[in-house]
Amino acid sequence: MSDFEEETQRNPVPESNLVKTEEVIDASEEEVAKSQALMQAVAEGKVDKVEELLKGGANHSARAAHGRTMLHFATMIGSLPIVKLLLSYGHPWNLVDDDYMSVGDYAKSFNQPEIYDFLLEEGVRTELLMGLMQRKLKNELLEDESSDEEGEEGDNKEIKDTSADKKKQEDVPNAEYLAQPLQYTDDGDRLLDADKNGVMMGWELPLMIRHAEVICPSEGLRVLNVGFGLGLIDKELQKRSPAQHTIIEAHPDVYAKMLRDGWDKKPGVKILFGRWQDVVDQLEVYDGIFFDTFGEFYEDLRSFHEIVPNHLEEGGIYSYFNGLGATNQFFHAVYNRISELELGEMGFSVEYEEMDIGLKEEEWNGVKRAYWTLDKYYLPICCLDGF
Ligand SMILES: C[S@@+](CC[C@H](N)C(=O)[O-])C[C@H]1O[C@@H](n2cnc3c(N)ncnc32)[C@H](O)[C@@H]1O
Repeated sequence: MSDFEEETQRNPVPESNLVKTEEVIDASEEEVAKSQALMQAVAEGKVDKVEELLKGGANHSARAAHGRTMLHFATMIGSLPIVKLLLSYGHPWNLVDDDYMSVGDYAKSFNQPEIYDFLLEEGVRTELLMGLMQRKLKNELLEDESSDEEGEEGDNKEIKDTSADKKKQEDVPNAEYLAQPLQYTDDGDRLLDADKNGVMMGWELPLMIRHAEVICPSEGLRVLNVGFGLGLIDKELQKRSPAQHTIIEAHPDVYAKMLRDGWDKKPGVKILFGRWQDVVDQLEVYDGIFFDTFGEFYEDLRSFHEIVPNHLEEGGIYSYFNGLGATNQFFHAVYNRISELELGEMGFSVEYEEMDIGLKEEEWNGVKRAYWTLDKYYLPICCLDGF
């Protein structure tokens, strides 16, 4: 896992993203010379020379000043043929320079729209493929495990149960977060974890107000919210007098706070304490659903998307906190497209409503690391096709 996507981000993107580590080239002098010649040819835009050197096995993983990769250079000089060549020889699409700028960011700032679009499609294609392969592998492992278990039926039940519990624990992406004490600041404006990472911050109120309006446009509806945090969206939902208001929350400290504040006695409220993954069988059908957890990955969000159609009323609206890759504009764009495509395959039509954020740096004072650095928020509005 790279430095960036520890669980400190609200919605970390998968491991393959935000790679910043310098490649260590254990190379001979000749190989280094070839690699330098390649860097030179890329920077000068000499397509034929680049192709010849790549064919000859020149290493494309060297970096120049500011941690720029060859793909950054190809993008800066605006050579789509070289961009394509580097990618076809296995250059990763998602490396960042020392300022965390991706090649997509370079394409934007050097005004190369054609390259930007190409890189975006490449990122989407690669990540979709990787997701597919990871899921296939996971399913194969699960199948192997269950056939092993069938073979051992009855043997050492106690040992088997303990290892199954351990396995379940390992599968929980935010297990460490769920086991640590949390802290609400005195002004009630922040929820921090034990390392002072922001779990939920008051500056998100305008976003939560809009999410509440979107999933609960009128009074008397049935709504589901996954992840209580500061309760910002739940307070907004309550103002809209829902007939039924179910809240799922997994952290014991957050649950305790909910009880202290009397959320279990509010009109229409039903609290399901536990991870959403473990309470799915208690879910009903809702007119509006919102999802916003912490320390889970895109794959977890995707798994939630798979169950939404079973619990969304015809004509109902689903939305989620859209913090995918939210510390880099380009990765965010790639993940917005991926979500849109995958939700589309699951039968949803998706629209992103653009909102200005205008976040000041001071908002992050006292917080270990900002989980949001972008100017715009793209609020997803998802409806089941045909309604
Ligand atoms: C970012 S906060 C939600 C903020 C909320 N939208 C608000 O308006 O204040 C995320 C919440 O999700 C909870 N959470 C994390 N993983 C969860 C899971 N798997 N199931 C349910 N809740 C989870 C966290 O404990 C935390 O309270």
